Amino acid sequence: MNVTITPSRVQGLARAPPSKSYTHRAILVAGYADQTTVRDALWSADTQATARAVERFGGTVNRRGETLEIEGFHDRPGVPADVIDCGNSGTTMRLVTATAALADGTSVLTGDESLRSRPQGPLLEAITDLGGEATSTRGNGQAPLVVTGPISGGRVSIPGDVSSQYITALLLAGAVTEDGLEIELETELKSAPYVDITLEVLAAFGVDARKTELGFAVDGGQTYSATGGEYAVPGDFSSISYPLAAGAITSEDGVRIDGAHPSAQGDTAIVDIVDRMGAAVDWDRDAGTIDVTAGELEGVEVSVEDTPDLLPTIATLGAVADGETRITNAEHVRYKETDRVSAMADELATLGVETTETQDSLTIHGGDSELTGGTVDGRNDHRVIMALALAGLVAEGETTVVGADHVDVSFPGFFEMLSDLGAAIDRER
Ligand SMILES: O=C(O)C1=C[C@@H](OP(=O)(O)O)[C@@H](O)[C@H](O)C1
Ligand SMILES: C=C(OP(=O)(O)O)C(=O)O
Repeated sequence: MNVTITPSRVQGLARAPPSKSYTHRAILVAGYADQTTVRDALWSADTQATARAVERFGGTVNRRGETLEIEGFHDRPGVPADVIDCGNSGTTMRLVTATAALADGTSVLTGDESLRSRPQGPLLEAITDLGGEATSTRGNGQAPLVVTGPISGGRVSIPGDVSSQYITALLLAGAVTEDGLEIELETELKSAPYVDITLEVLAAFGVDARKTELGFAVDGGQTYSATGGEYAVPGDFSSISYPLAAGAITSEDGVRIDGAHPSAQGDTAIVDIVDRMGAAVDWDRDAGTIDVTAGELEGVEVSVEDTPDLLPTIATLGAVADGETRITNAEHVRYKETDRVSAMADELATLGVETTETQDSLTIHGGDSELTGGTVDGRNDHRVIMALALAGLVAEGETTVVGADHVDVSFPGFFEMLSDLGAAIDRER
């Protein structure tokens, strides 16, 4: 699907979709538990991949709207009868690799072309160090992966600057090993708030895990069980960044986003970023609403060390803002569905925006007078697609985003939401 956007002013109410990160974790740990009702779950391409994996290990996931009824595989996952297809989802592949290491047999994991190019090596090495067998079929640290368990826990060291998902994966699985896990970080941790999300979900399922001087630890032999057998997923601040940015760049009459309750998500930082750039923003944390109206945006400097998924949104905001927007500590943003630093630099260039790229930063030389419509490639990457669609709201003429279907990875209703807010969008199948 290609989507063509023409300059529009947005206004009205948008609802935050449920959090992808919380939903992945809730589905997988419900697999370790007996019976769980997960409310307000995100049902997107990525979270469905995690649900399929739970079923491959012997659990069942039944959906009624936004409610999932999950029957677990009872602590030990069974050996899958078929390959686990993780689709486009890095979270699924990392979290499920560690689950596979608990099974008494061999699991095979694969994914789409993008996922098969992302780094898995450090997690494979960690599982091997713990006594399992974990290999990449091509010997390049990338999927397809072959994982044989069971591991019983122990001590392991792992880099923290490639993906925090390795740590999350080990913590979730470590709780049901015999001996538990002590994880030592070899380098400083990037994307750290995602491990905080993990600790929050573990606690909600009655599992204790902790930060240590050297990294993280979780005791073995624990049982996952949500209070009252129920767990509710909060709204997704990475997804909220899009209606928030749309309001900040175009809305005279204001956009209200609801479902924006505080949680451990680092991406809540987007509220402050938009505020610092000069939009009028008001976040009522008790009500879970954010109100935003456009202002004269000015460039800012932002580190995305903790918040890699915000880079595409900030890049578009920077393209519209006057002056320079410098996005720093961004190297790990190159290991996502695509290299998002280069993708945003190249695609914004097509819209007439000048950028400067280094290995770990992206500087956008902005000003909305610079933005002219054109045909841009969404790179089969949901966040690049959504960020480029925002640029289309202000670029002169028409902006066509090629391959826009991939929004279904995290935000299946994205274009309906923009259109409901008044954006002029034409979808060609
Ligand atoms: O654990 C998670 O839910 C995620 C962690 C982050 O990845 P990295 O830890 O690989 O940076 C983030 O980019 C991804 O979208 C979701
Ligand atoms: C990088 C992302 O997800 P994942 O790592 O799960 O593919 C994302 O949602 O932006």
